[in-house]
Amino acid sequence: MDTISPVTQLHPEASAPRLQITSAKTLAESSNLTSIPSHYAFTTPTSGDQAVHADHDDPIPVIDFSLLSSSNPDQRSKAVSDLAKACQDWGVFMLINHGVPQSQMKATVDALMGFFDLTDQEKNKFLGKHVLDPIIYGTRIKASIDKVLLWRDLLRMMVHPKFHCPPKPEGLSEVLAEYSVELRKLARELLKAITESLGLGSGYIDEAMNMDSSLQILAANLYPPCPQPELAMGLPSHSDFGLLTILMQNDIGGLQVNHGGKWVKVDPIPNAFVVNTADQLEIMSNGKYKSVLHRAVLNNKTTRISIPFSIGPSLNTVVVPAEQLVDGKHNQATYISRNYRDYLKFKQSRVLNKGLCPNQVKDMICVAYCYAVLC
Ligand SMILES: O=C(O)CCC(=O)C(=O)O
Ligand SMILES: [Fe+2]
Repeated sequence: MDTISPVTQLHPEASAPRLQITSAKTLAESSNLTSIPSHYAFTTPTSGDQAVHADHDDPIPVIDFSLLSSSNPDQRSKAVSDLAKACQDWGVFMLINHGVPQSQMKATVDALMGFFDLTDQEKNKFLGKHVLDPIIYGTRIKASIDKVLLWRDLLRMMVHPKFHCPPKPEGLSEVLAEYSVELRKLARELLKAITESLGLGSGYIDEAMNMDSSLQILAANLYPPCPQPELAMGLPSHSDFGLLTILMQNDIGGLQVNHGGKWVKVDPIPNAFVVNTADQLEIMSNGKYKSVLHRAVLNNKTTRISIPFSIGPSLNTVVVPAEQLVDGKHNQATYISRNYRDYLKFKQSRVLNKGLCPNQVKDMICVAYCYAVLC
């Protein structure tokens, strides 16, 4: 059954029939919905690709942020080496004792929920198409290229170097501005520890990535209950484009990461962030820290919200492998450099499920990583 409503025109450039499609939230709230509209169905059901819980002897790493600034040198150096191991073995970790107040986390979730509660007409003022649009609302940025729609609503804002935010609902902008400042501090401290864990000086990242004007993106993914969660997708397998992503979520699971070729469930830990390594860190570390593949699956009972904060270099930065990690013998530079702006545009142009292109040099990580979401 196709649910058609006179709200949004998607697929404007594609040859597929033009559909007028409303938000996933409105769709989920429409009465008598027992199956998903056909254009939400993925050809490969996610059920064929079951995820597992992490093994007891190889759990998802937990990093205690407070230990990274410990005055005890042994404690600190152990925390940095745990961080190195987490980035190298998993590309994802849970971050606890991070110092962001619980009340601020809750206020941010509530304010963003408030945005999704606005009318479709109000939200559709921010329908965006281009990856560099400062505010984007929709199901995905590449809706005009991809034929399958995602069962999620997305709000994405550039919050640094310039802060952008929809004016409604009232209070949203203040809450998000404060949250962005707090997360910027946290992300920069983490990045310093990460560069140190690579054997680079803690100031390396600030200089090499021009972090004073770093591009920061704050997004919110709303995944309403889906009547056929095994057929639709929240967010398919992808890697993130920046250096690091720090994700907050409500207590509903759905995130999965690819580890050792398996999909592993990332069960939420109350008040913890999920941090994952992203493409620019893979390039900078010359492949030592891989940009982890991850995806978000759906459920048929409860709305899930996830709020990723992405920190990257400044748009004009040409990201290259750090010289110290390239020796010309065993560790040759395996990434071709491009500035971050061009990287983002290139990544946006990739089409869903294009698949691996083994003959291509690692020109851009996303060529190998089959599918780019750009949040
Ligand atoms: O919803 C999630 O847990 C994942 C979100 C995500 O990967 C993204 O927005 O890039
Ligand atoms: Fe992601």
